[in-house]
Amino acid sequence: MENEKIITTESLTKRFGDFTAVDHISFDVHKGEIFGFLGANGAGKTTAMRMLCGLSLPTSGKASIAGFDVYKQTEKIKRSIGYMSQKFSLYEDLTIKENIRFYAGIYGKSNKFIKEKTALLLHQLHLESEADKLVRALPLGWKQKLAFSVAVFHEPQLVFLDEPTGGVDPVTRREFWNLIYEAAATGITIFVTTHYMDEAEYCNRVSIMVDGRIDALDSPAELKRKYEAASMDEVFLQLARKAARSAD
Ligand SMILES: Nc1ncnc2c1ncn2[C@@H]1O[C@H](COP(=O)(O)OP(=O)(O)OP(=O)(O)O)[C@@H](O)[C@H]1O
Repeated sequence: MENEKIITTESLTKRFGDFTAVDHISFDVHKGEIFGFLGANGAGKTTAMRMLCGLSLPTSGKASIAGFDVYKQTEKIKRSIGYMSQKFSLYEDLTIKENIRFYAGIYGKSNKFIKEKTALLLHQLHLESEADKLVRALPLGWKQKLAFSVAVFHEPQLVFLDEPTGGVDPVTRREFWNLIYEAAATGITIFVTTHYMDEAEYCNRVSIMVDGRIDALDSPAELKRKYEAASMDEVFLQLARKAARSAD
């Protein structure tokens, strides 16, 4: 169902002392959508995402992820999602195959499932001959692709990607996005933060956070029309210019 909601938030807020990092955000994400979550440094993206993943309790407001409540059902949320952070969580001292097995094991997948899916994944990533090499030997772009594949290995309904493509060239980023499209085509919802505006163009819808609030949310085409901008870069700059929070 195109309009089935997998994330809903209502006035979701997180304060640290008297500082409001996330300020009453309300939005929905639909099942199967590629949803871009943008904002300048310090806008509150990571804080918001940590609440949605069940890693941090909100101060106030409501949110439901895959039908589960972010206050009371955090363990169920964690089992329904995949997560890839900026410092992707692969073990450098384990081989590629060992990393896959380790993460799949956490989600309680059967040996048969793990074996068959590992073979498929290694084939898709063209990593068959590298399977027994340590992850540390892989170039950054390959680590990112592997980390993404591991994050969706257990076939979650939804995957959160926090700046998944930092530090690699545009061609490698484009290859990474092919993996995102493939996952989305199987019905997995993608929630992605990025600082790259070409990537914002690849999303179905994009929200832009400014100083803890969501200032804009629409498809890239509609945002460009509304802000009379030629690119998402221009839309972003128009909004980010208003930010009172400094980058660091
Ligand atoms: N545990 C914390 N205690 C106090 N302040 C915090 C804490 N975590 C985040 N903040 C503050 O909340 C604000 C939002 O931070 P957050 O990391 O969510 O932003 P972001 O949009 O993800 O930025 P970036 O793109 O740099 O990762 C920042 O001003 C940050 O300093």
